[in-house]
Parts: sequence; C-alpha cells; structure tokens
Amino acid sequence: MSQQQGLGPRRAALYMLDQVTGEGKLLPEVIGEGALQHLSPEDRARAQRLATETLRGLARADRMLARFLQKTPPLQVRNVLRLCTVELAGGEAAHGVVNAGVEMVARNKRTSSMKGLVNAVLRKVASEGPEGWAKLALPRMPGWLRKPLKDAYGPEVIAAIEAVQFAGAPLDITVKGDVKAANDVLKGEILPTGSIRLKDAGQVSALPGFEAGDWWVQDAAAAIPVLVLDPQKGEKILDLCAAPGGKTMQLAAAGADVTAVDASEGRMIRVGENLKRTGLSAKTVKSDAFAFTEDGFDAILLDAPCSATGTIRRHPDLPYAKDGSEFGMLIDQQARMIDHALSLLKPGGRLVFCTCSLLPDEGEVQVEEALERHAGLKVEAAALERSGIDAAWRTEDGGLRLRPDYWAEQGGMDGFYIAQLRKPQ
Ligand SMILES: C[S@@+](CC[C@H](N)C(=O)[O-])C[C@H]1O[C@@H](n2cnc3c(N)ncnc32)[C@H](O)[C@@H]1O
Repeated sequence: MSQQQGLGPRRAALYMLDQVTGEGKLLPEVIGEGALQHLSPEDRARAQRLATETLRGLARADRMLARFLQKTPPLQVRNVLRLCTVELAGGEAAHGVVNAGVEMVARNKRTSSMKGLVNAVLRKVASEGPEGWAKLALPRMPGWLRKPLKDAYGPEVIAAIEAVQFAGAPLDITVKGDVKAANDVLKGEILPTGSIRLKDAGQVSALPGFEAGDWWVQDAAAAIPVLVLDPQKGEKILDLCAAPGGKTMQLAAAGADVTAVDASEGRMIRVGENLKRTGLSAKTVKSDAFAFTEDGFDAILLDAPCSATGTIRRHPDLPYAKDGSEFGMLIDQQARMIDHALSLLKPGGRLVFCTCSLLPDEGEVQVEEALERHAGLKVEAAALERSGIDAAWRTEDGGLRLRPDYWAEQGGMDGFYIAQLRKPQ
C-alpha cells in the first residue's frame, strides 16, 4: 500500500481516537456522525480496525512510548504515536508507518512543529520491533474502572479479564432454527449454551444465512438471559429495553407474543430491520420504559441500560470515552426500572433482570435491594438450571455472574449479571 493510500484510513482512525480520548465519545457515536463517510468500504473497515486495535493496545503503547518521551506531548500527537506504535507492533513496514505518522502531524498546523519528535520516537519504536512489544505487560484498564473491579473480583481475575479484553472477541451467532444445521454451513463451534462461535468471520453480511435471516449476531453471554427466562409459546412477554433486538428475536423465535419497547428512535428502527430480516414478529413500541404502562405480562425481560463494562473486549473505546461519572445515575435508573417492570407483571409472573456490567452495584446489589423493597419477591435459582449454563457461574443470591474470562481459551464472553425474580401471587 502506498503512503497516500494509507493516509485516508489512518487519518480517519486518528480522528476517531481524538474523539474518543479527547471528547469522551464512543466509536459508534463518532461513526454515526459520519467520520468514515468519505472512505471506500474497504478503507472504512481498515480505519475502524486501526482505531479499535489502537484502543485495545493503548495502555501498552503508552508504556512503550514512555521510554522514548521526556514529557507527554499534546493529545493529538500522542494519538499519532499510539496509532503508529500499534501498527509497528503488528509488523507493519516501519518506513511506511513512520512516514505516515510524520505526515499526519505535519498536516495539522497545531502539531506540525513536532514532526521531528514524532519521526525520532517512531524510529526508536520501530527498532524495538514486534518482539519489544510482545515483552511488555498486557494493557490494564484505566484506574477509574480497574479499582472497583479489583475490589470486587481480586487481582488475578482482573488480570485474566484484561488478557481476554486484549485478545478481542470472536463472532457469536444465535440461530433462529436448528443450530446444528446452521453450523454445518457456517462451520464454527457450537458452544454449550447453543450459540455458534466463528473465529475470523470477516464481513458478517457475506456469511451464509445472513440474507435469509437464519441467524443474528449476539454474544454468547447476551443470549443467556432468554435461556433463563425460558419463553413459552403464546406467553405474553415484554422486552422493556429491547434495541437492537437480539433478545426480542430470541423471544419471538420461541413463539412468544412479544412487545418490544425502547426509548431510542434510531435503535428501534434497527429492531424493525432485524425482525424483518429474520422474518420474526413482535409488537414494537418506541417509548420511555417509565411511560409504558400496559400491564398483565406473563414475563418481562429487563436488559437495563448500564455501564456496559462487561463488553470491553468488543468495545475497547469504552474505558477511554467514559470515566465512571454515570455510574450513580445508571444504578438509580436500574432500581426504578425494576420497580416499574414489576408493576407491569401479572401476579406470579417472572422478571429476568440483566445488565452487561461487571459492577456488582449494577447486578447482585440491585437484586438484593429489590428483594428488600418488595415483600414476597423471590429469586428463582432453579431458572439457572438450563442446558449449557455452568453451575460455577451461579452466585449465592441465586443469580448468574458471567465474566469475560469464562471460556477464555475459546475467546471469552461478555460480562453479565442475570437473575430471574418471581412476583408474588
Ligand atoms: C443494553 S441495551 C438493550 C439491548 C437489547 N436488549 C438487545 O438484546 O439487543 C439497553 C437499551 O435501553 C434503552 N434505554 C435506555 N434508557 C431507556 C429508557 N428510559 N426507556 C426505554 N429504553 C431505554 C437504550 O436505548 C438501549 O437500547
């Protein structure tokens, strides 16, 4: 690839890095705002891959760069250095990467005076080669997140989680019909809980069965809440925070009479598209959960908005875009959502509460406090006895704690907390 050809995706990746680390935006947000619009599909994929890989290795790149920098340069220069360091670590030709780094800094008036520094530092990084990179300790999560997680799980578990996060995630698929038949075509691995896992899947829409709507992409852990809820044909089930609809489709595929609610208009459009592609049906309602008051549901799935700290292996931007300041608001909202969901459930109905968070405050503690607020409410540990759900994942309170380092050898899973609550008669 010529240097000019490489600059488009690199500059787009750099812009995304600046937006994440400087403006606190998540990658999907930056992409949604048009960051990649000017690029060809191929370059778009390359820019996205570069930004994602840089974020995944960011703490390691900083460690490498610290050896060659006397003082910390401005963020835009630091991000050029980080991007190029990760490319060099990946074995990209040194000449092209160093020139591209210098060019990116030179093009910006505010940073052009630092091109000599960038040139010198990147040459030193290049001389370390991928071997020097491999010797560095694995990237750690930033302190605001590492500290509460270390307090909850201990240092060994956190190191194991960080190793899985650094390795990235395979592609998991939930199948609408017969899993074995689908896997005969997809040729992946059928996981104990029934998801199909593909390593190096490439472009999702090009995989067999996508067009026909035979399956959808869903992390194996994200498919477990519906296994726990165990939807029955004809049951009236509410999916209260539904978009983009992975769990709605599972519920509909089981033959339940599903109502899918979500507050986000854009994300609700995706639910509609997903249902259309898979030929599944559900009633879709764009509404704030608290404004939705239809009641009498047999079961409710509450996949509440949360810190998403369980999804970092697929979203390495999260630790750098966020700072933990939203935790309090989210925790309070989750508690109110549990209360509201219980009010919509018929007596004796079941509520599956889940979050893709690793913070006990968004999982175990929520259930403990809900039991204190609602007399007669029970946790149903028996609901966890589903095929493929490992008994070792169960918590003392009768819920499930899923961690990214479970199934580490096969690529891990998203972190989740899941519990089924039974409303008294
Ligand atoms: C964890 S995601 C849901 C993922 C979804 N269950 C799935 O499996 O595809 C949380 C969702 O909650 C929605 N949300 C956030 N606040 C909400 C509110 N007050 N009322 C309804 N939906 C809300 C967000 O738009 C987001 O789509």
